[in-house]
Amino acid sequence: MHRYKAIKFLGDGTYGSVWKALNIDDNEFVAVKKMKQKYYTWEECMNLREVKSLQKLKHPHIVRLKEVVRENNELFFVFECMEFNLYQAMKDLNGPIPESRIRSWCFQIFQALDNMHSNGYFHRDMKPENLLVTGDLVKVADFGFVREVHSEPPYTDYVSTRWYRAPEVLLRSRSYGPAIDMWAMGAIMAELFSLQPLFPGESEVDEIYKICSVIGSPSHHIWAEGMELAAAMNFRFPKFPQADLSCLLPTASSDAIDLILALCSWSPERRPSASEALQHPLFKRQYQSLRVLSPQSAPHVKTCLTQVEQMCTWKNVRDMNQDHVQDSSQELSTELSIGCESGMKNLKVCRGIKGTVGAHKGTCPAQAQHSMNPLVVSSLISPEAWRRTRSHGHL
Ligand SMILES: Nc1ncnc2c1ncn2[C@@H]1O[C@H](COP(=O)(O)OP(=O)(O)OP(=O)(O)O)[C@@H](O)[C@H]1O
Repeated sequence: MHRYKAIKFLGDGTYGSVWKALNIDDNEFVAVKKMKQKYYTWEECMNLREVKSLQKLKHPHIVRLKEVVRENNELFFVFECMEFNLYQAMKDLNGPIPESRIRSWCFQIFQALDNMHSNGYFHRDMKPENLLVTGDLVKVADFGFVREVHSEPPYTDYVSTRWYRAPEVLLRSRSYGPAIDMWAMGAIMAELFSLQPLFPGESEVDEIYKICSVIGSPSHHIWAEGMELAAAMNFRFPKFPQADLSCLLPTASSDAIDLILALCSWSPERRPSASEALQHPLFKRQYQSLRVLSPQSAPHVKTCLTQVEQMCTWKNVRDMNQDHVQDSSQELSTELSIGCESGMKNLKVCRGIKGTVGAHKGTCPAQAQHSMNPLVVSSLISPEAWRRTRSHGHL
């Protein structure tokens, strides 16, 4: 670790303390997390979930693990350094955060979650402190609680910070999944609008009380499994009607409120997945703004490629009306080619729609890399697509 010079203390967590440091070899700032526990073998370090998941999860909106160092039985994670976390961003504000900023942040976080969940991991500790910001960029951090989607339940460990803890975790479900990250995102989104936690429970029972007072008490009809979990604990839900979220979040648009309510559904089955959330009408403008990007400039090309990769994982691409696929096949395949050249991994879905992808793979002319077709971008994301996914999908 002699290459790193500690500059500033950034934060303390359950497993380690984080310092901003300067790499004196290349003059680059990094964030060094020194783990509290001692590690006596390298194998032990490589087996940590945080290491295993971060080695696999490489995404523009997931904080990058640059190096793992074990020195004198102490373990250090060297991460790219971000400026601050979303909790600090909210704390230092006087007025509300503009919806356009919240939309952009959430859009990026859902992309990270979509990548994480489709790679077989879920985070389990989504909270504003673990969402790091630099300029307009947001990245998900702290993979200390991460778990594999297909790992064997029962999950008996105590996860996530209470205010963002999903009802199934509060009610001791032993087989929860990625939907707990989506619940947390509903609570985080609401907090970004009101600058105060949506469910600030002072204990686990109070947490459920606070949830009931906002989204209304559950019933067998909306969450049979939850009623059984509660009965098994001899727990009775307090009786509350659903509150008017537009009064609690006066600066939020009806689209934002609609998505928050969907994310904060009692039943994990009713919550949209990350890829479904990305199709919500709230984000329509995110795709439209893509059209005006000038991909000639390197950072923007990178953004476009992320978007292309995203488009190819959309479930609703499969549901798209066949005529539309025909009409836009040229543009779609051009965009997919850009993805191919960037080493895109999620081509399976797209290959299913059109044979054109294979044909274009690697043969895309250089100038095509700069064409993001507005028609395809805007028509793929539409309120109709969202409604269709919701009605044919999980609901
Ligand atoms: N890459 C980074 N860049 C800048 N700040 C960071 C970075 N990683 C972590 N931090 C800061 O350090 C704090 C603690 O880090 P982190 O949450 O990873 O530690 P932890 O021990 O895993 O915490 P927890 O108790 O939440 O599990 C974070 O809240 C964040 O503000």
